Amino acid sequence: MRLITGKIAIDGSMAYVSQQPWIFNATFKENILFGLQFDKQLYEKCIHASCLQDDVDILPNGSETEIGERGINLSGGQKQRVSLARALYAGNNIYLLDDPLSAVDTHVGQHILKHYVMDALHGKTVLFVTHQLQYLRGCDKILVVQDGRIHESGTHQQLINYGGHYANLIKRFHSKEVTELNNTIDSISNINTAVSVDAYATCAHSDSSMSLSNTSRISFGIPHDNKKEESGKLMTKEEQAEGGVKLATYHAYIQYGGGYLISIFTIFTIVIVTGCVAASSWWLGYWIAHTTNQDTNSTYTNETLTTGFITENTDTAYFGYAYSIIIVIMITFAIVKCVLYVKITLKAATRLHNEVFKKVFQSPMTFFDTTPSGRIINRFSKDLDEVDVHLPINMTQTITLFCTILFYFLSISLVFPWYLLAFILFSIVFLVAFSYFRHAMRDLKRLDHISRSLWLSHMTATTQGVSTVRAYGKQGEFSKRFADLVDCNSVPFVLFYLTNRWVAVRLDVIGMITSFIAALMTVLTHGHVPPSYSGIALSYAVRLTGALQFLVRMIADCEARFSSVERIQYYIKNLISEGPAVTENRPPDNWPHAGTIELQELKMRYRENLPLALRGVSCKVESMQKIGIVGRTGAGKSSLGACFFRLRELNSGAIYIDGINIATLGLQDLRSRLTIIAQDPVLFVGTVRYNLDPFKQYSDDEVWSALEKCYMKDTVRELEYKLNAPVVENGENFSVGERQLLCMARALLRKSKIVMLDEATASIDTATDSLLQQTIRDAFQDCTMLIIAHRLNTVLNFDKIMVMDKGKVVEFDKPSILLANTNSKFSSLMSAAETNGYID
Ligand SMILES: Nc1ncnc2c1ncn2[C@@H]1O[C@H](COP(=O)(O)OP(=O)(O)OP(=O)(O)O)[C@@H](O)[C@H]1O
Repeated sequence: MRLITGKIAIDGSMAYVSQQPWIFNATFKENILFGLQFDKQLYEKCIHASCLQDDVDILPNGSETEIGERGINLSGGQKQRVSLARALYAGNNIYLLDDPLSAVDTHVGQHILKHYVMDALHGKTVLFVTHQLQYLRGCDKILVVQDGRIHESGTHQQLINYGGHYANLIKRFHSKEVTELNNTIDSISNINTAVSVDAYATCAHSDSSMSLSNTSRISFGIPHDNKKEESGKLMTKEEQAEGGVKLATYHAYIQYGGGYLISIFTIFTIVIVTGCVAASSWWLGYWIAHTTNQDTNSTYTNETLTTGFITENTDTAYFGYAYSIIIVIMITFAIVKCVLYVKITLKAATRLHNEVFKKVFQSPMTFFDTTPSGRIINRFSKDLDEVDVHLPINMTQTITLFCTILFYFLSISLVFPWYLLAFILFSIVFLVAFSYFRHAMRDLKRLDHISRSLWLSHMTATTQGVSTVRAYGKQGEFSKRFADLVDCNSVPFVLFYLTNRWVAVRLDVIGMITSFIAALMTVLTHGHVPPSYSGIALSYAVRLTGALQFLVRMIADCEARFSSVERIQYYIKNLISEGPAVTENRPPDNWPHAGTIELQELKMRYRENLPLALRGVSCKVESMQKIGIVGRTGAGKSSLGACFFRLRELNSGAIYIDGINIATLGLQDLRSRLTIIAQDPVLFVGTVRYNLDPFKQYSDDEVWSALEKCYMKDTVRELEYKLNAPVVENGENFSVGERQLLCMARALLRKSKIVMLDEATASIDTATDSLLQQTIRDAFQDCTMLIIAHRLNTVLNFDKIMVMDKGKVVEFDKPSILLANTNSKFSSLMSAAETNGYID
């Protein structure tokens, strides 16, 4: 950011942990080293301080595991901690940590605070931005920022004594916590006498229907049942076809263009047009020859020939009409050709685009995990550009040139029949040359496509993480890598054109020989062939020189460009789609009417050979219950959400919603009836309104009301274009918290019976969060809600708490019952929160 006024003085090097962690496609270790030399001791220290050891242990290849773009195969908390470890490894003096603990549970938060902030960063300057007030007490100085200004500053105690905004926040926060906790504890004492019976009953129930181990016992064993993903590689190798472009590719292109009939007819029109051009020249020659005959009545010797005027010819009208007819036919067919040609090539390109677009959009998440974005962008940019723009031009030139050359040869052969012999001979030479270099052209084009994906991926990743790259001063390294990748891509590109020139020179020589032969024949047949015919043959022969070499290059070029069709076709044919959008088993219109959920032994792994992320999750949720899902980061909470929407298909088990197994439904039916707010708030390029109501189903009043309930009304009202205010890519013109609020408003508008919030308020300040909790209770009163949360205070007064650990539900009960059991995992999470000062 550029300062408008003022100055910032920095004495020391900076390390930056952004609010939304930036992870790039490299190994886990490389993401932490960020270009620095590996130092085992330091690396281990960083892993420990960032509480990553457990996570490294379960990665398929430990630290060498490949992490996908945007950290796709890491949980939200893991990504944040990798970002923290990277900052620590950099060993700088000033640390800017932007809300780094919003996605981690209290245990991990406590660990990071103690080992990372207090120990590892001891003696360094740390700017710690947070909404979590519990972390502030240990800070040397607290700055309260409001409306872009520092409103208050001082130590925790000074600010409390001052009694300003900070003191209010702390007071409100704590009194709320205490009330919530007291309510919960009250309810514990109320049921005190019944606890053992109730808890026992719940456990017994759990044993039979939820397969929970024991509500108070936690099994931390690392799963042994799975092989590790081979060598931790994630990204698949980009496919590269070998040999000539298959006939099936041409066949598919013709089919996409409308079929053989129309394609053949279009080629026929091209033949007619080129034929007419040749015929018009011939007719002119014939006309001249006829005029000359009339005038001279002699042989075709130069000595006796006197040139007559065409206009003086007695048959002018006859020649003129015939000539006009040829021209009219030519123009008519040229128009038909243009219309048909544009139509079929456009149709082919459009259909190829639509098909590949549909296929990519219907691909399961696994495809996006293992395919770099650059590869997909490449398909939709360069490959489609080839098919849209270059291929049609190239093909029409090739076909036209082919016909022209054929007519040239015919014309020359009619004048000099011996030329036919030369034609056969040259055809052989051209064919040999063609077959020799077309392989190179085609394969170079394929290499060009593949190497382009690399720099496209690099560029996409760098733009996403540009703030991190700049903060660490890595611009030079990233620019160099970009230049290397572009160089790598330029090699096949340059070679492609050099090959073209190479062949052009050789074919030019052959072409010149043919011109020479035609010239020789003109001289040898002197006096036997009308000079006009000789002239035409000679001029054709000269033009043939350039045309022939151009044709051969064009054919090879055309084939090379067809490799783009081949690549698009590969996606169309080989990408596996998710389940169908709609199946025969359609749910009733009002489904889910009650919102009951039953999970039966859910097991899910992200990919073959990876450990199970869910290892037998079972539970029952009644209608309109509010369930808080908590657990260590990486426990499988978001994975559970992904299964609800069938973003990941289950390996075994079933999810029933209002008695319907969701695996039997179409994805459209399923996803349109549920609502999720994902961990990373997603906004699309467009307007605020478009992001809230993309299908224009709600009135402005309804949209404003949703915004009001989410405390975004004032923010949007202050924007110049209000609801029509632009939203840029990723919603970057809104803060992360505002993005979360907008997503919440979107969820409110949808009025689904089942709503899932995945740490949907993690980046929102405590004051707004507590107001939002009220909104959640009021606005979603009739809904069944599953709320993943790390701030335990937000789930304390829910109907039930589900504690997850290592892909299992280890506890599932009322908060009061879980808290009553001092050995429960939830109690331990609560006491960690209390120790952090979370709950006084
Ligand atoms: N796309 C993926 N491919 C492979 N493994 C994945 C993928 N997404 C998540 N995982 C792994 O699955 C496990 C569970 O991840 P999940 O995102 O469900 O955790 P979580 O409980 O939501 O954590 P957090 O609180 O940090 O968001 C983690 O070990 C994570 O590394």
